[in-house]
Amino acid sequence: MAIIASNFKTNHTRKSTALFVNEVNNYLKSNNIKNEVYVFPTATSLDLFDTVPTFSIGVQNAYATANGSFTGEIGTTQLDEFEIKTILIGHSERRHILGESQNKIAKKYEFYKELGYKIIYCIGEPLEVKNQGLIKTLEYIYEQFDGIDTNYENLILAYEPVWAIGTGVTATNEDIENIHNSIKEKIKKPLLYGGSVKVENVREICQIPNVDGALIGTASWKTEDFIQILENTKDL
Ligand SMILES: O=C[C@H](O)COP(=O)(O)O
Repeated sequence: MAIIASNFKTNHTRKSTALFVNEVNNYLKSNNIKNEVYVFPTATSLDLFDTVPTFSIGVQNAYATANGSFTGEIGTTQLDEFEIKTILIGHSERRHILGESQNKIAKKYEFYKELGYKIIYCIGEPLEVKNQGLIKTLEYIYEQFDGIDTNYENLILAYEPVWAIGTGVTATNEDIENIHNSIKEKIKKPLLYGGSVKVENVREICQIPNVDGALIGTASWKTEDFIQILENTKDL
């Protein structure tokens, strides 16, 4: 069974998110799809969504707090309102564009772990590291586990090479297999691949050994494409 996750990033409105959720829900229910499905809308589009949940809605980010004076952030008081119990942590855009340090990421991880959240924890190397070869790449990736309890029961990992994210350049099957094999040897947790996964290649990628599913940005934002992705992976 493939794990398929859609990260909306800074896309969709409240209204279009509700339509997306509704259509995906209808598709999953009427086709009896067993995939484990996650959708990460923007924080402004969170809702209880008046549908029987056949999949999980999570947040792309939240602060390690229940509430308080943290301008621009949300905490568990806001997440509880929408019964959110799933969070993405360590995404490369938060690391590299928004400047989240490993230390801050580890603190956030610990906070949400203590609360029992399902955590999709992202790791991945930039191009200059990839160009230094597999050993250096793995060293870089393992540093992203500093302060992270990889034995946590509600942990899903996502390997997302930074150079493949939003670029249209998917990692080769060989690259994916090498990295996934190495990570899996050390950490026995579900491991997704992310980085320019498309409708056309999602099935092939999910069939690579030690790939348990995909974390998808761009190719998942149109409802019909996301449904096609689910359709293409439903029997894996
Ligand atoms: O969270 C998703 C990843 O960053 C992949 O994004 P992408 O599918 O647009 O390359």
